[in-house]
Amino acid sequence: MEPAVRGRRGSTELRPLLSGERGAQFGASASSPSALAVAAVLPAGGCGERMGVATPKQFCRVLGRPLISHTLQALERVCWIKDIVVVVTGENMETMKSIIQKYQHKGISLVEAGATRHRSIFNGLKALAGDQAYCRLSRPEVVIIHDAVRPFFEEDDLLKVVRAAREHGCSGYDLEFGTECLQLALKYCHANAKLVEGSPDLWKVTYKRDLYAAESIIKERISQKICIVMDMKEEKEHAGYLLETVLKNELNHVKVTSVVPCHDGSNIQHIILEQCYSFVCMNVMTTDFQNTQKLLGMLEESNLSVLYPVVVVSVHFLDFELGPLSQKMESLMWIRKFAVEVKKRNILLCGLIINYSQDEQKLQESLRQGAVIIAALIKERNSALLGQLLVA
Ligand SMILES: Nc1ccn([C@@H]2O[C@H](COP(=O)(O)OP(=O)(O)OP(=O)(O)O)[C@@H](O)[C@H]2O)c(=O)n1
Ligand SMILES: O=P(O)(O)OC[C@@H](O)[C@@H](O)[C@@H](O)CO
Repeated sequence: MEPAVRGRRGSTELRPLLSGERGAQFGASASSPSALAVAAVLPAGGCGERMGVATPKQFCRVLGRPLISHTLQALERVCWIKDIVVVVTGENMETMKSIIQKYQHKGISLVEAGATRHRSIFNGLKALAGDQAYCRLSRPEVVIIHDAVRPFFEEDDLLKVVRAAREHGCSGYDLEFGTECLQLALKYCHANAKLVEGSPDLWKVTYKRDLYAAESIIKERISQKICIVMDMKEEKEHAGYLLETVLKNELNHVKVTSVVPCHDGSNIQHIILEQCYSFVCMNVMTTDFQNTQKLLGMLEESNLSVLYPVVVVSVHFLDFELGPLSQKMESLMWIRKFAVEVKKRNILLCGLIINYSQDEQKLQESLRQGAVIIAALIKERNSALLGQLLVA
């Protein structure tokens, strides 16, 4: 086993393996396994033969980010896991270090993989055994082994496993339906075991189709909230509120909220902190991007788009009967330039023109079309559409 690398909690700095600081205090949250020292080992040293692509599946991109980073993100939410050991091949050690740095994962130790999954896990366990001269990870009481290619799980799944590890003995049923991992532990570790029913979300990425499924699940999860940033010049009952109503009808399972930015933008920052990844920016009877640019500035300052692409739709309400649209296109085309700039920060900017007609029927139809377009842009997060001006 190679000397591992560990990132301190609260810093992205990588340094030789040193003592753990992740989730230092147990028993702090009501749901934590009280007073138990828990660590996790993530085997990530496979080559993903069944996936049939050159990149090992744990490094394949899901919504622009390596799969293993999604798994780490899910694991990091569990504050009572003290140490996380990721097991990777020597060849992929640098790739893994750069993933940790880029996506700001904290408290991760890296250990070199073995030729089989079991050997990789064994290497991870040795790093946690507390008897290696160079290793100062403290010895945990319970170790969770979690495949790096299972990005979907809840804290509750892990809690059940940890509690079972502490409380239960072994049964015939467990042996019958256990995995080979379990059998190995029983054979060599003189430990008792319990099979815990997992949720269907615990599936493993094995084939290429699983990557598409994982991406769809994540897209759906991050599209559950939409924030409409109102045009401050706008009066009540105007376009923004009409669009909000239509969007709510169109996306009845999605939480649509609207906000008029306050002078210091703190209310928008609050929404950003709540991890809303979809914004609709209102611009009534104007082709300038002042409001949209303010929002983009705030998004760029935040770290929101590090983990997921953020969609911003700049909506321009224009009365098509007040002069031809072609005259307004020149200033609207600036969206292309802005979109290219913010793409570097993983923000997908698109434009949408809605016919702000005096004719109630035409207006309603345009609003409905607009809502359908917004819903599709948010759901798909397709970077091919960035900088496009769509007309409802
Ligand atoms: N020598 C190995 C082999 C596998 N694994 C890890 O064990 C997990 C589950 O194994 P599996 O799905 O079989 O992964 P691969 O071995 O990569 O896939 P394949 O069998 O298709 O080659 C994966 O996170 C994989 O990276 C590991 O750490 N070390
Ligand atoms: O090779 P398969 O894809 O069937 O299974 C891999 C499993 O060994 C692995 O995922 C463990 O979680 C099971 O204990």
